[in-house]
Amino acid sequence: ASLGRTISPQTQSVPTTPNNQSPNLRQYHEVTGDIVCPSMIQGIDHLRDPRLNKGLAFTLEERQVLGIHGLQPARFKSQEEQLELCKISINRYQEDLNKYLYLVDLQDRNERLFFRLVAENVEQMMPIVYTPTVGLACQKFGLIYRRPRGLFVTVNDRGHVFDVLRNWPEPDVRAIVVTDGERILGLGDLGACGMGIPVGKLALYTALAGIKPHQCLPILIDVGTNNQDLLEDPLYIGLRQKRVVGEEYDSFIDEFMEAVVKRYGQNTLIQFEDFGNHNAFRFLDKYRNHYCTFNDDIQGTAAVAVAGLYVSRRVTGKNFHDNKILFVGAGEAAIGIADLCVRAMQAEGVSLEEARSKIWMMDIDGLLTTGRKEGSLEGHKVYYAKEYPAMRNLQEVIESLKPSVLIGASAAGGIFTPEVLQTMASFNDRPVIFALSNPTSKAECTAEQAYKYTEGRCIFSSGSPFPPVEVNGKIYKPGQGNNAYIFPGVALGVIATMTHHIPEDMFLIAARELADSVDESDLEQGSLYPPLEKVREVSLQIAIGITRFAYNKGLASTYPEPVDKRKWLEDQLYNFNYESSMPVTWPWPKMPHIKTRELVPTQLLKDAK
Ligand SMILES: NC(=O)C1=CN([C@@H]2O[C@H](COP(=O)(O)OP(=O)(O)OC[C@H]3O[C@@H](n4cnc5c(N)ncnc54)[C@H](OP(=O)(O)O)[C@@H]3O)[C@@H](O)[C@H]2O)C=CC1
Ligand SMILES: CC(=O)C(=O)O
Ligand SMILES: [Mg+2]
Repeated sequence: ASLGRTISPQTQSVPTTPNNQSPNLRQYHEVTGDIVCPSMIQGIDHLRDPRLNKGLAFTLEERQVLGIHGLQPARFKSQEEQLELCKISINRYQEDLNKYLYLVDLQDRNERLFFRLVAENVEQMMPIVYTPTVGLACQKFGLIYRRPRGLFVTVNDRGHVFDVLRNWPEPDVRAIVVTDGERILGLGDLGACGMGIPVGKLALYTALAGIKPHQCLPILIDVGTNNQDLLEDPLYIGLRQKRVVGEEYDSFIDEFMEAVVKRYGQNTLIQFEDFGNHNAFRFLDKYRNHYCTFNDDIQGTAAVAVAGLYVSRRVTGKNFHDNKILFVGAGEAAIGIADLCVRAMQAEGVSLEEARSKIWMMDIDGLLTTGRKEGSLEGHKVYYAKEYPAMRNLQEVIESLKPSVLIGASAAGGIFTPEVLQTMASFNDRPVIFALSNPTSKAECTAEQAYKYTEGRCIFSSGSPFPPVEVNGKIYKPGQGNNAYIFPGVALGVIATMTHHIPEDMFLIAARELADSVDESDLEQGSLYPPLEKVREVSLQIAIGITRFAYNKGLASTYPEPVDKRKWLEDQLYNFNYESSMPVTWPWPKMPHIKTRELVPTQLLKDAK
């Protein structure tokens, strides 16, 4: 009976329902009442389970014991050979959406291979599983939807959200990324088609921070959509109704939060993603001290942008508070960044008022000024409104204010015109220009435009990736100012320490860790961020910083405090490499009620090799 109990937590949660077991194993289960070792899921079911499937990498012995000999061709492959094949396969597709579908299929077929492919080829794979292609996948979700990944909780489940969560087969979920699909990247309300975002974000939890896939749960809260095109689209897969709002919506989200805690515990991390602006800030304020939660668009984005600004100081020589920062956009991302910039300036010894005075903002109606009509400065916008003449035009604002830093988080694609960029370069030696909006079509400018119209002098980053650019014979490799540098590492630290709450300071710590990871060679190439190939190390470094903070502040609830925090975290990471599929004890202990399959004559097997 020790067989089942010696399995690792990693695989423990694989379904062991009688249907998944051969008759012999079912018998064994009935007799002993023990959990059946997942490697004992035999025959074709073993190949069909993406957690267990290794394709042609099963050894001869494994094929025999599992009863899959003959179900596959004779060839044996290493995981490395399989990775090469994956790369060849993906490169054969011309269209990004087809590459996305190939990766979805791979994840459904062979989980470890999928995650190793993404983890070891972040620069090539991240633009497919994440922005920009994930945006396209969400837009086409009704067309490409094949099999479920993640949980859809609809407003019709009111009163039964816990029961829906109980249908999720994994008992050990530690992290949820949830959206209601109202503001998917800069693409607006995509309703239930927004599911691609939690799925993509959680793929990065595993690929970039080694969080185990079975501990991750993507959730789409379907309260309808106000997107008329989707409501009329016969392919739409969500509730065909206008969004539920007000008290009904709020109490439904309350029920969801309570159900998560009831099902998975108080320290289940809940990452809010791509909610509409009017809900994002409210929920963050409402839940941040009562749940283990953060809003990635507000706080994760803030940390990545502030890290970029820390690094830019190494080029401009300016303190944080020596800058005049102009935001185009005054929403989740912009306000989140502004608030964290204020903290960073305060850390330099500047007062709150002075710090806020350095930050200027524009929304869709122009510059935020105190003279605006009542009610138009909702939320944190009011802190950044200035006594200044009203202005609507970006070019006019830049000429008047002469900012040293220009940050776009508006989803207004192309708003940084050549004239805007040239003007920034006319009074700054090294203008700092961030075009953070996603996906690529919504970027305020391209990397090529930024470098070209500032004669290569700008310090640039963008939310979605751009290829290297050549200006006057010099190659610039722009960094990607995306919260993907932040949320996986923060999540790893929070999950490992089982922290109950996530204080704002954790994002400042994450920003500093990220900034510290940038080398001079990155900067020389024009990048404010480390290359994506280093992002796994960065995530680990951020997690170490979060862990240290959690223990210092008494927030951690895993004891004893680990002395060597790096090793402690590393020991918990997902293993991308295949593990043995042989039973824990081999040869089998003498158990009369279990019959192993008859072994195929060795000669046949040798021939196969
Ligand atoms: N790089 C990254 O890691 C991240 C990037 N983003 C991107 O940032 C963008 C905005 O996201 P988010 O802040 O959450 O969205 P919000 O809807 O919260 O905010 C958008 C803001 O842009 C303003 N705006 C819209 N059009 C214009 C315009 N033409 N001129 C000036 N301001 C304008 C809006 O004005 P008003 O307030 O008047 O409506 C609003 O303040 C998206 O494209 C998103 O993908 C978001 C998170 C992370
Ligand atoms: C990156 C991200 O979170 C966004 O664009 O919404
Ligand atoms: Mg987002």
